[in-house]
Amino acid sequence: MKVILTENYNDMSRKAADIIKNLLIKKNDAVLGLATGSTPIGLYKYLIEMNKDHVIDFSKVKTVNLDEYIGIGPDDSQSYRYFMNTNFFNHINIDKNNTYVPNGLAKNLEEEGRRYDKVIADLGGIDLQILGIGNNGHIAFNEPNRKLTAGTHVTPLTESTIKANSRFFDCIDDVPKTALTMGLGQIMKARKIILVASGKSKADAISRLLHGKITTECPATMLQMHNDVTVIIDKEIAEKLKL
Ligand SMILES: O=P(O)(O)OC[C@H]1O[C@](O)(CO)[C@@H](O)[C@@H]1O
Repeated sequence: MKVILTENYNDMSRKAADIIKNLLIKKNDAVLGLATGSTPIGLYKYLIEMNKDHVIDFSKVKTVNLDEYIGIGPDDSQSYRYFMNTNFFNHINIDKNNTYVPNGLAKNLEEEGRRYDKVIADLGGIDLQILGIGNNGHIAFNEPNRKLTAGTHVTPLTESTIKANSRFFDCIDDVPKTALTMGLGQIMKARKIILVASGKSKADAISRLLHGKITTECPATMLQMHNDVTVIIDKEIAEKLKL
């Protein structure tokens, strides 16, 4: 696993954006796997700037998102589709028909998971997957568990994730309790993975990701088995881990 130490959140975001830029310059029709959460917002800002400056072009790019809450629709400001539109897609020259997010309102959610996996396969797989990480080591919404699921599936959220995500809602009771998420099998098939993390609260999860035993109880540790993962962290994490 390659680790890039950065000065701060902006530097982390810039370095991640540069890796994506270099891929898009080589392959302008790449399939990007995208993540929500607060961490990737900075890197999306850099990509928006690069697009405005005509350094990168999204007209042929396709994107697939990792996850979506169940029970809230695309126009709900708490949905991940809404997040992606407002933080990224509305500001770049991408065709929204080429952007995919699981449908959290699907009548048959298991079928939606299978449909989503087929969408990814039909696109030819993911060239580059961006990941954040949860404080408990979750990746997308693959929560610590005795078992993990490979494909896109329905998952209950842990108390710790509900609590962490409640900062985006009026109150904790409004946070959805379930989500549709790509599974670790699907994520591991991405040809390249960039994981971004900033702030002391992520240090333990990053320590386990880099040095811990591989266990479903810390889904991020699965990434140790992937041959092209770049972990980009800020100084706060590096100092806490004495890197
Ligand atoms: O970047 P944040 O907001 O700390 O979120 C971390 C993780 O939590 C999630 O948002 C899900 O809870 C993931 O998608 C993300 O990787």
